[in-house]
Amino acid sequence: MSEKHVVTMGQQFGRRSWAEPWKIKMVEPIKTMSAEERQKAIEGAGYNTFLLRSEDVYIDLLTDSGTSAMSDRQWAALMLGDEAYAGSRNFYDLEEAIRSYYGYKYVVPTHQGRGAEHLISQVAIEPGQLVPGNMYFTTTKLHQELAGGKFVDVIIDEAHDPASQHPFKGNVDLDKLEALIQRAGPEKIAYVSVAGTVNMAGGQPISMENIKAVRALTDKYGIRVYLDATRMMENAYFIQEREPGYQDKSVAEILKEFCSYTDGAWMSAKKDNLVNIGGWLALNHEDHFEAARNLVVVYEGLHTYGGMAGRDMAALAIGIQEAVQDDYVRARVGQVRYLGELLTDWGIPIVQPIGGHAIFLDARKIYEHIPQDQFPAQALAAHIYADSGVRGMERGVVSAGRNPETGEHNYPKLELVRLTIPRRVYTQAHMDVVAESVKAVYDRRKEAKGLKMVYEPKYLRFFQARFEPLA
Ligand SMILES: Cc1ncc(COP(=O)(O)O)c(C=O)c1O
Ligand SMILES: N[C@@H](Cc1ccc(O)cc1)C(=O)O
Repeated sequence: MSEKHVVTMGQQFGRRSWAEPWKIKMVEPIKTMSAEERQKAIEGAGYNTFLLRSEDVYIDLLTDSGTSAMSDRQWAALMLGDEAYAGSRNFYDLEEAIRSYYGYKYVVPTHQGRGAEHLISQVAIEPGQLVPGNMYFTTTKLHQELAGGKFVDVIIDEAHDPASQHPFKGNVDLDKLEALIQRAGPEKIAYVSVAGTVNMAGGQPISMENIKAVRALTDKYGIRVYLDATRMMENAYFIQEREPGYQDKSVAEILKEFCSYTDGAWMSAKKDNLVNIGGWLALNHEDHFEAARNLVVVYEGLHTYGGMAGRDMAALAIGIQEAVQDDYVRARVGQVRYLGELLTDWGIPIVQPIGGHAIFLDARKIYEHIPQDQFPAQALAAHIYADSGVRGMERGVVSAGRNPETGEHNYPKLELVRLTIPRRVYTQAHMDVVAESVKAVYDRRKEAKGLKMVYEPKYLRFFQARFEPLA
């Protein structure tokens, strides 16, 4: 195994482990609660982990979004915020960091990823157009729909199969994409929406070969490709690890090459860029840039802050540089893999291969006796919280929402619970505690019951829906 590869638990002899390339300078105490207190808390939250108070959570694996630990350099940079309304120095540093690491020409700052999704959808989608993509993401798809577009899934079939070991389950199926372009006509396609890694598929990467082919195909029809770069550094690490020809390239080189095959990107900087808040849109074409730079002043703030304070942009510019370091990404993906390998060794079904930001428990398999309209993943997330105070999130039928035309639930093939690892926050011992709790719940799986939904909001229902246990 090359040095670049993560050394796994299995190698007992002559093993050379990696460790996190940082040490801990400040800590935040967390508390444990009794089983009765946890049961009360999850009932009070309507069996929805989004509705728990964070002080009632022991190990918080709800999301890797905005939950990273910043470095001492980032904290120091907060003191150097230039809080000018217009032309903040920190914006120009941020613009420079995005240009040099991602390679795009123009930058529009936003308060977080959704702000950027809103702008790109409004400027690049005409009502009635289609937006093909490698699996939906909740907020991305909603913004595409609110702009009058229709998302069409063109990811490879393997992505919908939790057991498939395909190394690049985020790949676009080129046949599906070309058939759609020919059926609808190129002018009906707003752009191709590509995400690296693919969150809803389990944090699965897309290969360099695939993005090159997407570029070649879309060039043939004059269609643009926009990237959801939220976890693109983790995607670059998987390319380095798995794709022939990239073993000796740095994550930074791979990131830049990948982005060069796209026309622009939107970013939730709260993930890969190691900050607690922030986002951006970066574009290569002047027409969409000008339109987005104009729209940002309506929804986010002036085009040199877009909803972020100067200090936020300062921390973000440094986060970009820190997150693209090979040893950082290896430790990040390695910690996720450590947890996933423990669960796999214990026979617990999870999405394979283990992705970049999270472990996805296969609730459909674990609770095979609970039908999908009784929300098995929602129930599993609640049961894990009740067992140990570990908070994960449903990624199944509740997240998939309803079909806007028929009003029926969308029934996704993947019915999952996501245990998402915040960056630079938890230790290996925390991962052991998580794995043991999942195992305890798994061992009691046959007794588990489903849920019924008793409150359902209109948009992104998974955030606020409430449930009650079925008798
Ligand atoms: C893949 C992906 N894209 C976009 C977003 C939207 O970003 P934000 O939460 O910063 O609005 C998220 C998270 O919400 C995400 O995981
Ligand atoms: N993007 C964040 C926050 C979020 C969670 C779920 C969503 O469906 C939307 C946003 C995440 O993946 O954790």
